[in-house]
Amino acid sequence: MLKNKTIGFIGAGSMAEAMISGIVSSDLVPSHQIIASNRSNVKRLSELETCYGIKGLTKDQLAINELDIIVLAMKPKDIDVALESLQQQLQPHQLVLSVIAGISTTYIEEKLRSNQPVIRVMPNTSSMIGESATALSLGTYVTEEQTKISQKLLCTIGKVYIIAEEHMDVFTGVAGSGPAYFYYLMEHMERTAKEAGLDHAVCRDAVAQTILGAAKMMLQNDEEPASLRKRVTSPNGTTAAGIEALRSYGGGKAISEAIKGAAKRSEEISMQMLDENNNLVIN
Ligand SMILES: NC(=O)C1=CN([C@@H]2O[C@H](COP(=O)(O)OP(=O)(O)OC[C@H]3O[C@@H](n4cnc5c(N)ncnc54)[C@H](OP(=O)(O)O)[C@@H]3O)[C@@H](O)[C@H]2O)C=CC1
Ligand SMILES: O=C(O)[C@@H]1CCC=N1
Repeated sequence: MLKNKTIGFIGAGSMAEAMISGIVSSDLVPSHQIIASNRSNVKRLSELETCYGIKGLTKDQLAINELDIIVLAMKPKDIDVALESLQQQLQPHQLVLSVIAGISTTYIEEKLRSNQPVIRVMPNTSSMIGESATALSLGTYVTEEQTKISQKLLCTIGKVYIIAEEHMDVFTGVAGSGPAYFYYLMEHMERTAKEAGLDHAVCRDAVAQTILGAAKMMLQNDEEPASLRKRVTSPNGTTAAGIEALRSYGGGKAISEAIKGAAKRSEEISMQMLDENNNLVIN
């Protein structure tokens, strides 16, 4: 299904690299059929070529007509320039996947103006090791076959969920941005243990292993997180003291506000994108 497909990333930054790493490791798409492109950073392209065995091309060298799947992986502010150039080159059968936060399928469809199949994708950087939680929202012109191809491709970077596009902002807040919250938590866990004298290598490993174990407990059981938490919490024990501190410092509220803040930003990106003349206004 994917063996003969050529996949072109327009944008060769962190997210493109994380996806390329996951896809290449899966062996589902031969690496020479993956192309990463950017505007001008040839050093970056040659790093990606060396590391993943893919092809790196600047946007002016990229032949859009040779691609089956086009992945839009630039910042929201750069999308209009990219779409303007794509609009003149795309063929109706070419599938466009956009990983750009806050940009709707409708926005992209309207800019392309040719019933182009477009899928909005929200992966996260754990794609690098095949552990992303990735959501897809299907645009108006996507066929069943194209949905299957996209699912298959994105399964190489982790788990895939098809969701209604109205839920994409909150999904972005939970899972697209989510790894950063856990890194922030881990930074604090590691620092606190180190300050108390625990060996750095032990801290680093134990913090990551503790989060991994908790995540696996949730994935491998139907048990609710609140119930799993209660099983750790002995009456008047150490965990009760820890949770009480988290509560008194507003830990739960902080987490929920982080998700809401990220989701709101995703919404703002979509709303600020256009002025009354349909021009880009975000910077
Ligand atoms: N980072 C993350 O965790 C996640 C990011 N995303 C989304 O992925 C997108 C990319 O993010 P990220 O990888 O972090 O960003 P980066 O800034 O790391 O990369 C952006 C890339 O886009 C390229 N670019 C910009 N305009 C064009 C153009 N017209 N044609 C070709 N290439 C172009 C840049 O090239 P050059 O260097 O030459 O300017 C650069 O390679 C964003 O929209 C973000 O919302 C989604 C999920 C998670
Ligand atoms: O911070 C961002 O805007 C991107 C989208 C989701 C994760 N990173």
